[in-house]
Amino acid sequence: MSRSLQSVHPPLALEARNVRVQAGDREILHGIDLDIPAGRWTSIVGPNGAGKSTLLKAVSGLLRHASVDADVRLMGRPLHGIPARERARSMAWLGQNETAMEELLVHDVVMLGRLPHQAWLAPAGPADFEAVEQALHMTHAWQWRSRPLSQLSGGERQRVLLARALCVQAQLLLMDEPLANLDPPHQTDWMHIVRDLVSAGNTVVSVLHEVSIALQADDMVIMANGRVQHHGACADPATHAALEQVFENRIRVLHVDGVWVALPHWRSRAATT
Ligand SMILES: Nc1ncnc2c1ncn2[C@@H]1O[C@H](COP(=O)(O)OP(=O)(O)OP(=O)(O)O)[C@@H](O)[C@H]1O
Repeated sequence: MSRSLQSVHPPLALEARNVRVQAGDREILHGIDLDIPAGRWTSIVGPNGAGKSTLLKAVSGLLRHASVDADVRLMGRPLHGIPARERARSMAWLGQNETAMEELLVHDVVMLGRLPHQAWLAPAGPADFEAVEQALHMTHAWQWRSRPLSQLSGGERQRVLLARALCVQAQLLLMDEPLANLDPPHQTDWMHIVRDLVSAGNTVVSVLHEVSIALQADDMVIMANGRVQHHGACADPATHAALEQVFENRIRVLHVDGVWVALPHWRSRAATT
């Protein structure tokens, strides 16, 4: 492919065609096409129940308890043809409400992110310990390394799970509500981490409820009712219009202090009552 064509069509980290998800007799996703460009941060937003988490799980092959019909390619290769360990090294996942690791120590939880790098039953090596330490420092969680996960607060725990995803050192990171329970300084830290990852050539996809933070991404996917309503650059006025519309004009996208933010549009209702 020529250089000019490559710049028009950047390589895709993830391509999904006709993603349909059915749970019982209900179709949750109605044939979604999604192209995620490599080396960029894409945020996925939309109202509760729009299908954001389902889409992220469906394209990563992690969806259980539902039937998935999708043609997904990871870095140009059919997802189902990639061996499980290689897939786990290429694609890191940070999900919601993981409860299976409560009694593990923080260091051991983060070390789980290194499993795809280790030979079967082989002990962790120096590179694994180094990756764990680096990830725990990046999320400011190193001081809890000897505590069980169950003893941490919601935000502390989230930073440990982020460290686990980071220490996979995958090209593609998929994160479902990564800011859950994080206070504003650690939300900012998370954005810095994402920007550093993207600058290093990685791809980040994050489902976010914090619309102002989602607007700091490169691209935004806006979902409603099991469909993608809009996919565009975060700085594009068409994206802002679609965002306001999907949230029933109850938010306004404004340019404040050099960045785009979304604020609740509550005065209009107060004015009519
Ligand atoms: N296993 C399931 N069985 C039946 N319905 C399901 C199942 N999983 C999800 N749903 C439904 O599918 C819809 C999409 O759910 P999903 O969790 O993907 O939404 P979301 O956009 O991530 O929502 P939120 O913003 O509230 O986290 C919801 O209406 C949900 O109730």
